[in-house]
Amino acid sequence: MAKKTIIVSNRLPVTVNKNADNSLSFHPSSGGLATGLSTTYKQGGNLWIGWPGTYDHDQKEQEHIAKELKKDNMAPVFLTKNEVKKFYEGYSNKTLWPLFHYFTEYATYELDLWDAYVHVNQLFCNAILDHAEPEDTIWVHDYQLLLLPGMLRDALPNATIGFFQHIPFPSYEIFRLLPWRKETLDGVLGADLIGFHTYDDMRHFLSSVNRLLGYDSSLGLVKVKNRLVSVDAFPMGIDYDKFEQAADSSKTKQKVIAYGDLLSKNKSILSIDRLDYSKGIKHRLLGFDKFLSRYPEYQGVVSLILLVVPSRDKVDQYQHLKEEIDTLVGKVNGKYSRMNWSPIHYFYRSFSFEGLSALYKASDVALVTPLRDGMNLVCKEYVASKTDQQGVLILSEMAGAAKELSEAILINPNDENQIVDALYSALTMPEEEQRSRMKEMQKKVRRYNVHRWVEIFMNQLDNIKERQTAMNMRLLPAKSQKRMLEKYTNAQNRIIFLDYDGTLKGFAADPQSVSPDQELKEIMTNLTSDPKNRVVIISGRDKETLEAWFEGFKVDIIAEHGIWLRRGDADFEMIDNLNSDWKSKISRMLDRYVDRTPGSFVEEKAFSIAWHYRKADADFGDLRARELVGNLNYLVSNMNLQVMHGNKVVEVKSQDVNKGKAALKFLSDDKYDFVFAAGDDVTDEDTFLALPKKSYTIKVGLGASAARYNLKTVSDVRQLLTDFNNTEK
Ligand SMILES: O=P(O)(O)OC[C@H]1O[C@H](O[C@H]2O[C@H](CO)[C@@H](O)[C@H](O)[C@H]2O)[C@H](O)[C@@H](O)[C@@H]1O
Ligand SMILES: O=c1ccn([C@@H]2O[C@H](COP(=O)(O)OP(=O)(O)O)[C@@H](O)[C@H]2O)c(=O)[nH]1
Ligand SMILES: [Mg+2]
Repeated sequence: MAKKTIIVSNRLPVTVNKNADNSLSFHPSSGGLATGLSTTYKQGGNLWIGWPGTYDHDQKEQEHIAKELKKDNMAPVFLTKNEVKKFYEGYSNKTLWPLFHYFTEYATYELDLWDAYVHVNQLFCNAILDHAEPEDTIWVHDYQLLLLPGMLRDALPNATIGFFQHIPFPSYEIFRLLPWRKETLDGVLGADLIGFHTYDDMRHFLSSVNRLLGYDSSLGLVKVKNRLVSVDAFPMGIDYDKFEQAADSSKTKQKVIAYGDLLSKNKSILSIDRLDYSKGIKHRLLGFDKFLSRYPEYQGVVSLILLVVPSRDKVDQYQHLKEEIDTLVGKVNGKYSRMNWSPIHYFYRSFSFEGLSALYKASDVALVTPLRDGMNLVCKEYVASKTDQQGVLILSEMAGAAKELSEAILINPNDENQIVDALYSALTMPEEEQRSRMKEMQKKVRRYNVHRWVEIFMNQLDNIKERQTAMNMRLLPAKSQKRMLEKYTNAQNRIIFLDYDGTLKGFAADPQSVSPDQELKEIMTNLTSDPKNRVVIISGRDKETLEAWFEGFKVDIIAEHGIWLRRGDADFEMIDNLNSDWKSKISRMLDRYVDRTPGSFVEEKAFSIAWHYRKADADFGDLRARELVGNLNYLVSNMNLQVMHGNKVVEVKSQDVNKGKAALKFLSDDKYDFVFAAGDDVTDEDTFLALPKKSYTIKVGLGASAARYNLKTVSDVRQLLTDFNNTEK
């Protein structure tokens, strides 16, 4: 079967309606996601999986709906009334929607809503598994399905999964309020590529990932349990040609004529949104009220066409908002109406496509004032419909679209005076200026249309898959491992260098808490009891800790990144004559950073000194570490010292010492026919580089290295050492 793309979103682009006589009818859905993607998905046998917008259908109805949808390459996920209540109205729209739009006071946190959310995400997962082939691409959309990528990853570990969030991703300070914040991030990170509308959403997401899960990122790439995940911004576009062509079509012209006086006699200001508190509809009405009172000459001349599309009307806040808007419209109309003129023409319903096109085409100003909006497609549709380039867009800075449409009159919707001033500027703007602004905006909206958006997202998804493959190619292949084990078996005199933290043992917040566990002790006992093995622990830790932890084991030790060497039971000796006079100067600077960075601490060793920040706030720690490295490099410039920035640690030590030099000392003690080294950090690269080419060197974790092979995790290393131990003696 050919490779297909499966689009998954909560709402299908078609909504089913159960009529009074129990018959079923099918209508296009409203909302940016459905309208934006509906024209592109049909190409090439793709499939769209989602909820058809109703509930509690019997078997016969379900079959009928599924059959009808199939004709248009869609497949339904059916929900019960209770699931719709708890998953859709509940967790999606009473918890996530308000929280992600910064309406924290509206957000509720209820365990049974969360449970329903997990359950319905699983229903979506099951539905996808019924349709997906291994080579398919699965593209999951939006906040209703944040857990789905993770569930899919568990079921299909090698699948190609994209995720796009259409609403804002809030700053960490807001996101951390969510009781299920970690599970949520883990869910999203199941995807290979994670897209947002804007750079701000992207950086907020990465910051939460770093602070809550401890994964760093570089250039939008995050290593999640050694799988590379890409996070990027993709501002969504519209089907430009569709709106442009419709604007000059005869159907639209007929509509304009049908709307008659509404559009032709007066100046008109257009307002279109779903009923939603995030859209700033109240602010808009108050602003318009003030405008009419400050500029009375516009009374009788300009009207606001207020189109509010019903949405989520079972959710309390939406019901209240509807009442508030009704009241406000009544107030303004009551205050200013004349026998032959109304200030506001209010429609609470959805319009046909031609109806919308006529409103876009014929209105003089579009007033788009969301308090928060992921993107806002209405403003782009307005721009595309202005084929005569006459018309002015007033746009809130809080809409994702404001990042692209800088030629609009940009306003802060919380500033009523700005709305008033913007309306006045728009209504008095010279035609030439209208044209030049509109032209610039059209250029952008035409170019970054929805097709281009899909194309760029899909290219980036291919891209990250290729990078993952390239990274995985560095992993020790089964064939090479087999050969290594044969070499091991046949060897008579082996030397095995093992780094400790990140290689034999995982990281923990308290570095002193990670002494060898039972499994590691057994591995070490077996490894060291083979008389053909010389096992060397080669670590940055101080010699006292290593000595205590490996007491009773027949191991050699290289401590403090190569300063101290211990052969068997002998005492530690220093690799060269080193001095430590420099330490007090460095230590003063590190102490200052401890004071300025809560959670960080200094570890002082005999000939090196380290500043650790694994317990500090992750972002802040990184920031301070970069600053510290800069200052230290300046300080040590003529001191024969080196500054190393490792994993959550900045360390200063003598330039003459490194793990590689120390390893070579041990290597020259004897003739070895099997040389092995494993390590995870920058300091282990010195070992890999120093050892002879034929050695088996292993970097733990993915990423570039001088080592011959990579292994993904500490447990992979332990498995390999166990395999060594299990070879025939
Ligand atoms: O499905 P509903 O609950 O009826 O809501 C309709 C859709 O609203 C949201 O749209 C968003 O997506 C737009 C396109 O990316 C964007 O311009 C806008 O800012 C967003 O609010 C929601 O994200 C969809 O999931 C809903 O289906
Ligand atoms: O009667 C209407 C009014 C609007 N829309 C469409 O609803 C979408 C609204 O998307 P937007 O991104 O502006 O906001 P959202 O509702 O997705 O938050 C736009 O494509 C409009 O064309 C619609 O289908 N019917
Ligand atoms: Mg290490």
